Amino acid sequence: MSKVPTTVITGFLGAGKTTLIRHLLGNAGGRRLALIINEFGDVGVDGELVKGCNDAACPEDDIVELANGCICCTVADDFLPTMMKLLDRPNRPEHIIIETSGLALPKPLVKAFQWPDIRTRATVDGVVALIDADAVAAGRFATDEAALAAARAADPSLDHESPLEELFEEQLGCADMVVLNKTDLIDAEPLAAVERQVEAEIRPGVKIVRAAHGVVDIAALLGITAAAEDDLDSRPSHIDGLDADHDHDDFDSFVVAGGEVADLDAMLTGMATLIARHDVLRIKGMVAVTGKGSRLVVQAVGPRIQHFYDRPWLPSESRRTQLVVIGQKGLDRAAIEAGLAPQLGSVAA
Ligand SMILES: Nc1nc2c(ncn2[C@@H]2O[C@H](COP(=O)(O)OP(=O)(O)OP(=O)(O)O)[C@@H](O)[C@H]2O)c(=O)[nH]1
Repeated sequence: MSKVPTTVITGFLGAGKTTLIRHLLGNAGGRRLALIINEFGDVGVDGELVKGCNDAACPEDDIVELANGCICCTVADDFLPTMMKLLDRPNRPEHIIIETSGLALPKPLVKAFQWPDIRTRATVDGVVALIDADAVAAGRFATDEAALAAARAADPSLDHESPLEELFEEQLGCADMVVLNKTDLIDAEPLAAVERQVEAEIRPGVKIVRAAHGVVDIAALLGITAAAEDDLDSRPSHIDGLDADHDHDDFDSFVVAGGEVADLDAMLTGMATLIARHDVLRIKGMVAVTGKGSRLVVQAVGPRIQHFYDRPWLPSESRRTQLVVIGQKGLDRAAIEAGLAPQLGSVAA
């Protein structure tokens, strides 16, 4: 039996992974795909956004959500049983796509493909790293040397660079292809500088593709044939030699929940203030807006907030608001909850 090719899509919070996958589903060209979607936060938002996108290419049964933690930490408990189930199906998918959480390290996941039960039946066709060109240009992933020096003065045992820079290097170092996304948001010169920054982190020969809204040629994306699991030694990682032991203590996540929002503008304005004040990295979720029959999707990546109505609320669903908030360790949860609370009504009994 041939091995099922699997593509691992990695990239920091909000880089555009789900957007790219939606494009992929819309242009699957008759391929039958399965998706494994991993999220750091407790509430799965991405799965909701891709369900119903193209049921011929990927019916809902073939979309598996692994929320509440990074897939790299739960390989044995979550990922392997999920893969086995997909591979055991009488009608195996033709290609499996894995969207890792924005904080996940791709290498431990690729390593899982060396497990005997998986190795004979699936292969990593490629690791695709998405880069938010706008965020890189804004210096999101550069270490603030002054802040690092101050932190080291306070704690001499501190030996690593900023957690964001470390993830940037980790995800790029494992990539077989890089998608430089959000090119619509920056000019040619800073974009070229971002590309040079990316080139410094990737292995020789890895291709960089520029994109807006995840629009990438599907044939190139799903036909890399890298067999990455056979080539792990060439992929540098900060956790090499540490027996794959790592955690995500540098980041915090929580869910703010409530009922209907009567004044959407006030909520969005309040959210923008909170994001700036508390350096929130990511907010995403669904909002029930008073008087609207459809649910509102809210997506904030750093200071940029987008929102759109995606589909009507189903009769079986309760009209409520749930927002996942992610930031670096020490995020002031109480202040953020208190800041959003006045805009969120209580959940109907
Ligand atoms: N302007 C612009 N916005 C984009 C582009 N790609 C994605 N976005 C927006 O960026 C936000 C985050 O996109 P997602 O696809 O959810 O990002 P993600 O990497 O899946 O996010 P996480 O799963 O939370 O890590 C959404 O509001 C998208 O519409 C792009 O190329 N240009």
